[in-house]
Amino acid sequence: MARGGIYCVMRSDELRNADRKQWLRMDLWKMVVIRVESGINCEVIAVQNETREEILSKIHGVDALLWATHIKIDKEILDAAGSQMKTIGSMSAGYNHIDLEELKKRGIKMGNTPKVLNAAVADTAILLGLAASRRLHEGRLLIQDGKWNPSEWILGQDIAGSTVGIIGLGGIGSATARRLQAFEVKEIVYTGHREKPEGIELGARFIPLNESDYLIRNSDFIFVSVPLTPETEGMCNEEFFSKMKKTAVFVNTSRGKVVDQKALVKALKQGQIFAAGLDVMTPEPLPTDDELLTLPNVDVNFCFHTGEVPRQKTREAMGKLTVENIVKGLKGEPMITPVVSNGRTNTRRTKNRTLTVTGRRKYFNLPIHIAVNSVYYYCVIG
Ligand SMILES: O=CC(=O)O
Repeated sequence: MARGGIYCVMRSDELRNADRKQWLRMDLWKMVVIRVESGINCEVIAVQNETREEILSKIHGVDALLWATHIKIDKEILDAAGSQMKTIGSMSAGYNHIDLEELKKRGIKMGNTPKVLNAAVADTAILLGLAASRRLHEGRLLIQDGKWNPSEWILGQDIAGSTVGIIGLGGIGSATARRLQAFEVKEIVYTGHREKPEGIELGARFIPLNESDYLIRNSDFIFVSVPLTPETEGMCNEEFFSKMKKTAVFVNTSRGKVVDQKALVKALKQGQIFAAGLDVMTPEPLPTDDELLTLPNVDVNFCFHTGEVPRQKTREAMGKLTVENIVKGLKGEPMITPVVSNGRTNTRRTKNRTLTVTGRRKYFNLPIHIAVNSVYYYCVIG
């Protein structure tokens, strides 16, 4: 049975006492409060830990879920929620952690948050690309070790005049390309299933997938911005890295599993490629003794798969869009950015996306986790 009424577990004194790490949570909280104030009969429950067990124990009877964690939404979660739960808002652009087939079977609508995070993730891609190309991390390590020796310091790779390859010219890929233009690159090439109008606007040259070797072999920088699908999983493997230029920089802001990480480590260790900048890794959180962290030529995003998170406005926009999707879903209206509508996958938006994604992904503790429960919201505060 669906629950009802207004019920807020998170109290205002918790908000006042929130430390710096909680500012993101507070934004979401404000958003939820706005919703409550604007007359939606809303129950809010804060869950203190982001664990599957805790979520499982608390979602029974909800009417909707606002999912701001990469914990997998699968049969078990859906069963725990119950058959009345027909609406999910995922606060993410990617949805490889959601079993879409299972949603379709159960007639559950699901929306995500594309576009609003493009700029923030593209900024992260550029940040990582530049940091890796200029050996930022390595330089810091040398200074720390007292090895200040500018004359022997081999500078990194130039981005000006370079050929940049983008794998996946979607929203994030295009935003990355737009930023790259300001760096006076020589050429941007991209690959994917089809030529994109955005590519033409950006003056980027399309390389069909079956000729993508050209992109791999000729790019000075490779930016990966594809969704994780069975097709892209492990796509950047030993063969891929062996084709790259020894001077090339590899940047991944998509999903860790798109890369065969062992192959990447090998390529970095053996100097098959120059450096890598990573926003995403496998697993997440990356174990502190992972070999990746021992390599001087790897720049790992200081915010751990949070390309979009450090931007407060972005996070807020993602939250708002998620809530709008949910509210619309609950009212029986079309979601603003649907992935699965009325139990069917929205084909317009998902044309180039693989619909069935399996495999549990364990992610870091996102600061905000909210499940929305029909006219009540269920907050999972990590
Ligand atoms: O990784 C983040 C997202 O998919 O939004």
